[in-house]
Amino acid sequence: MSTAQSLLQWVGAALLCVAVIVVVRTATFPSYQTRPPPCNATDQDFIPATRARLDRLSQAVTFRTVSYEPGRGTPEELRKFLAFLRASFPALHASPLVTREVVGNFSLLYRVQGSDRSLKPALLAAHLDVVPVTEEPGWEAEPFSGQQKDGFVYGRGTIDCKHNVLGQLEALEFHLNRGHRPRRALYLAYGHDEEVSGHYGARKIGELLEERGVKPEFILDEGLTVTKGVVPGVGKKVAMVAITEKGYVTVKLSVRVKGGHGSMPEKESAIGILSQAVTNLERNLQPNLWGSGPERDFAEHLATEMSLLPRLLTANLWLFTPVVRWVLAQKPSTNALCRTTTAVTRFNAGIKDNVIAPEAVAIVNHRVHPKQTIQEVLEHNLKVIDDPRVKMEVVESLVPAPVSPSGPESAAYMAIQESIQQIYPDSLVAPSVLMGNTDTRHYWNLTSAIYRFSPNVMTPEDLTRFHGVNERISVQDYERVMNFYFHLMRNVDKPLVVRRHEHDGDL
Ligand SMILES: CCCCCCCC/C=C\CCCCCCCC(=O)N[C@@H](Cc1ccccc1)C(=O)O
Ligand SMILES: [Zn+2]
Ligand SMILES: [Zn+2]
Repeated sequence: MSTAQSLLQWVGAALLCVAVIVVVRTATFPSYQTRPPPCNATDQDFIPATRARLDRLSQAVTFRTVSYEPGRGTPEELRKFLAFLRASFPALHASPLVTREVVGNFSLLYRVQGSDRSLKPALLAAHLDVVPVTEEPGWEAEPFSGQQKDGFVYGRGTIDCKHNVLGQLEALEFHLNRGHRPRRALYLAYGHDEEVSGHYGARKIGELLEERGVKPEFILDEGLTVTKGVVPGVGKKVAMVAITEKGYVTVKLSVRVKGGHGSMPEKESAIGILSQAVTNLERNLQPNLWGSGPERDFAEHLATEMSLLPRLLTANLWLFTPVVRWVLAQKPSTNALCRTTTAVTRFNAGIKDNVIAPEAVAIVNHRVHPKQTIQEVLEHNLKVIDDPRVKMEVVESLVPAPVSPSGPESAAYMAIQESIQQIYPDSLVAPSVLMGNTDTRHYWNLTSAIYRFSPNVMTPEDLTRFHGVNERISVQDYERVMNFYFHLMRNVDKPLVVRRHEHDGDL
């Protein structure tokens, strides 16, 4: 046999081995999905989306509690919104078990006393402010009308995140009205400037709780949602519970040149030089790191629920990671899980048609992948810009959040998972990475168990409603939101026990 023939045989044998491993791993990959626990709720334990409850959500939307910049919000609207909340939930506000504090002028901190002091408190968070409405046309209902139409409530805040504020308060009001006396203390923390980093709201709440030595068992804030048709290869609904969030670094790029008359330009303008720098950043993305951080767990939790090809790829990441990286990088929502993203969010230069602009400035907002450092992001930028005329300064930065425990080893995570499955019995639940940031950045010192999840459904078509046009929630989803929080309050109102790690496949 010639050397070429024997080499061919070896290659063939190796390929066969690889194929066998791939098939075996695909067939035997463990299932991480647990069955929903039985829900012993009765009809009386259900919060229906009555006219009054829907109207309260609609009314909440009519308060234009917009945040524009840190320290520049809408104080009058916030004051009115706070008064509205107080008037709308009489049982809660009259209860001797509940204390209410206004923190940082407009943020709210409620504490519901628990009867069992051995149980660490739970903390549910959300925010009172909303992002502004842009000039973009196309709203099917006035954005601050809270209009109810075709089974939806429309307006700013309906999914970000007055639905969580109102849903939590409705659940607590319902609980207290039924004479419930909690065993575990519960905090509700509502910042008033989350949309501009939470420096005056959640930060103050975090400091206050730390000063008081409050150590919650877990914190649940807004975050990812139940998704439908968003995760490649998975037909069922997927509830994405974020166990960490990406960091961020915002950089200012600037170019200075000599100004002058528009009739006698130099070869290159500040605008041209900066445009080239920005183009270089967009053409040379930060490295695709998918699979090296906690986002890998997300895929592995869903592998057994995927259609054949995605399942084969996910069950064999030892071989197919580069393929998965390429596939996920094709869409903005999944690309966000792959790498530190680069968004050029501002570009300013020039003051007059016939004057050479002496300066051009761009702001670039990066969301940092959990496995990259801020220093590495900056080094990459300098390398691809490769032009000493472009100055780069860091405006603001935050390292990726610590990763919270998930799975059966974490009782708090499991209580959230169970509550989700009681409301969405047909859903899969998986730990995920949030691509944006929440007020929880101010709560890192309070507990290591921080989760970010909003209990409404998002389809691919809904993703642009978030901070965009036609923000809305369906009546059915709002009902689920209220009942999710109600179930969670019940599920955590007992000692939380860590369960033995078990996969479905092992049963
Ligand atoms: C596998 C596919 C994954 C796609 C999942 C999509 C599910 C969509 C669900 C929710 C949308 C993302 C929620 C992001 C919440 C972040 C809240 C937010 O916008 N925060 C601001 C805070 C901020 C940060 C820095 C400066 C000012 C404000 C933000 O992150 O920009
Ligand atoms: Zn939000
Ligand atoms: Zn937001």
